[in-house]
Amino acid sequence: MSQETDPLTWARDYCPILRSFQAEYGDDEPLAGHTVAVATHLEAKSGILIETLHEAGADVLFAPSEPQSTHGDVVDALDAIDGVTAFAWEGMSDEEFDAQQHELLENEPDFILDDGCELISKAHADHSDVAVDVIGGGEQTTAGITRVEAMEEEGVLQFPVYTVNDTPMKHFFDNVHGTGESALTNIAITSNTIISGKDVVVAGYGYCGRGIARKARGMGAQTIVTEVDPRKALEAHMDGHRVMSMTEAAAVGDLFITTTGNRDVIRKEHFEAMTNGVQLANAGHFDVEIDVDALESLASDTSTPKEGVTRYHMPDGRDINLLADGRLVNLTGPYSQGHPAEVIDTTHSMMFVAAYDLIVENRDLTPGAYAIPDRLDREVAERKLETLDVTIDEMIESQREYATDWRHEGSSF
Ligand SMILES: NC(=O)c1ccc[n+]([C@@H]2O[C@H](COP(=O)([O-])OP(=O)(O)OC[C@H]3O[C@@H](n4cnc5c(N)ncnc54)[C@H](O)[C@@H]3O)[C@@H](O)[C@H]2O)c1
Repeated sequence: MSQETDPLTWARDYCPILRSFQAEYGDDEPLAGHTVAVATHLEAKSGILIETLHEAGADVLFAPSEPQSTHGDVVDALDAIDGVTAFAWEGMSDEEFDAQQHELLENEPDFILDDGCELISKAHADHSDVAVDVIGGGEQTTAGITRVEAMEEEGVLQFPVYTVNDTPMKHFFDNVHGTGESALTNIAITSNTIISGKDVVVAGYGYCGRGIARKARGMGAQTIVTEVDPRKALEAHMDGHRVMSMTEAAAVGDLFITTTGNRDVIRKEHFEAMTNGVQLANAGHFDVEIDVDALESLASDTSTPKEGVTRYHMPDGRDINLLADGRLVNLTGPYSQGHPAEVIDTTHSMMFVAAYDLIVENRDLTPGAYAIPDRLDREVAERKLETLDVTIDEMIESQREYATDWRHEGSSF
């Protein structure tokens, strides 16, 4: 006889860092009396973060950060927990997504963990009475941090926000390895075609693009990188990728993957230059990196040759295939499950320590965007190594002295 399975079981097994926080804080409940809002992609791994905040004593209100990536069984399992409330369901429209984020904010959270800065910006723009009492926040994406910093620059940010994306423990693992592996895996599964041997064009050579390009090459692709930053372009060149403008790449690529955080990276003039049968996927920001409106206006017709693939038929006979409607291919495609659990365990642990630190340890921070303190980044790294049973060296006394003593032997001071 088979037991009924909790939809969080598998993810829980692969999130040992979060489980270590649950074990440590489950009895003392240091977040008791606080209401933490979480906006994120609502699938099983996010459930473990929500569960951990709740185990540590917080009431949790949660909403999606992307309307299309919600898993209904996970939402139902979390919503059934006393003290955890869902503002989400599977298959929400963009309008319902917006309305539910507003409804969540009307329930007056005093901490916000965000993914894309939607909730933090709505709190400021439309719920200033709530924002004024918020203790702090954490933001986990590159694009979201840009928005938080813009709010800080304009002098409107009402509370301190830890910029979780900018920690080594986030961008070296989540962006490079998590996005790298999950984007390619989901493209391969959605299209059921091979990556090896293809001309793969990666737009943007930041953390995500670097991971995708390196892993695509490891799978046997011929990689091409497009960039707007000359240093990143040079880095891609030195790493052995071909670097060219999108105008040139459009004519030679088989598979295009955008990871820039910017809009209209692949647009009308590029679609016009593409060869028959190309595939386009976005692993960067929302659904704006590929100009889908322009693609639609160029096409004489569309069809759906496979679930998750929209085929745009051009009047000149070429077909252009768009995966996952140009939304995040690793999170919103029909087969997508987001990042591997072990990688999200690290990212969500950084979100958890951001909340714990601002609520419990560091209440005097003034409004602003702050890097996560190095001590917290190290703590999560140490816990991760412990779960892997990996030991590392510690500096001995003479090394510590040597590293900090600027009057080295022979110095005349
Ligand atoms: N799919 C996911 O699961 C996932 C995970 C993490 C981050 N992201 C998103 O991916 C995007 C990139 O994140 P990152 O950490 O790599 O950021 P990053 O800032 O490190 O890299 C972005 C790169 O894109 C380049 N760029 C900007 N405009 C460009 C253009 N028009 N053409 C070519 N290159 C351009 C920038 O110069 C930069 O090097 C962000 O929107 C982030 O929110 C997605």
